[in-house]
Amino acid sequence: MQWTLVIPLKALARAKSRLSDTATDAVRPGLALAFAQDTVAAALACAAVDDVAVVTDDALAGRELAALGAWIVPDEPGGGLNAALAHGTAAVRSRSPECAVAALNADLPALRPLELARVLDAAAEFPRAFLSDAAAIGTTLLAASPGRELRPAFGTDSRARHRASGAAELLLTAVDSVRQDVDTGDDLRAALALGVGPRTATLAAKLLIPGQPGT
Ligand SMILES: Nc1nc2c(ncn2[C@@H]2O[C@H](COP(=O)(O)OP(=O)(O)OP(=O)(O)O)[C@@H](O)[C@H]2O)c(=O)[nH]1
Ligand SMILES: C=C(OP(=O)(O)O)C(=O)O
Repeated sequence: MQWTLVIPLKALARAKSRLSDTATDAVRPGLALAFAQDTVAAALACAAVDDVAVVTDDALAGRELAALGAWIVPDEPGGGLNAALAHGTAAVRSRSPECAVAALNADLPALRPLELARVLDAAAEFPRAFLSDAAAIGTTLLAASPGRELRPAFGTDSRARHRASGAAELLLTAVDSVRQDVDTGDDLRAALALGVGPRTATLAAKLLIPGQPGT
């Protein structure tokens, strides 16, 4: 099965607020963009992915991610993450009604295309399925097969909500790169240890973040 991914991205100036102890206000927007660029580039390189739609109102991020090959959907509802995902899913299905869709966070800078393909292949066995984040509290990916509604319930404790909604939890090993979202300084160090994409690596090296090879 081939998938269309819907990736939500907050305005960069407001993004990654929980990284404020690790990265200053001046640096955080660029870091959030680097995470999104590495996430989108890895998603587009995944053999199971046909298309990537990014739901964002951020003009700079929109330009940079379109240059990588993503389709930019304006965040017209402006009603937060789940409204953005519902809107993005409706937009991709108005273009391609029978497509399989999966929501993926934009803060997965260590994402590896082969691991993403394993997760999507496993998700194809279920009407709806999800992958919990590295902390085992949230969600990094929620998938809906053709003809199924996504019904996103991201946010604090979303693992429990997605489970309660009837989505199958994907219990796979060796897919750490798909689970390692970056909300805190510790998350960033964990992602750097897994190995991040080139934009995040360059920025992290400049910031001399401990844990980066060579620092
Ligand atoms: N389009 C859109 N994306 C959002 C919105 N809120 C969050 N996101 C995205 O959803 C994913 C998870 O977001 P959060 O963890 O809530 O926010 P964050 O900016 O990553 O981090 P914090 O500010 O620390 O909460 C990230 O890819 C965000 O960019 C929104 O209102 N609109
Ligand atoms: C929005 C979510 O992610 P985060 O951990 O980034 O808040 C979530 O897990 O549903």
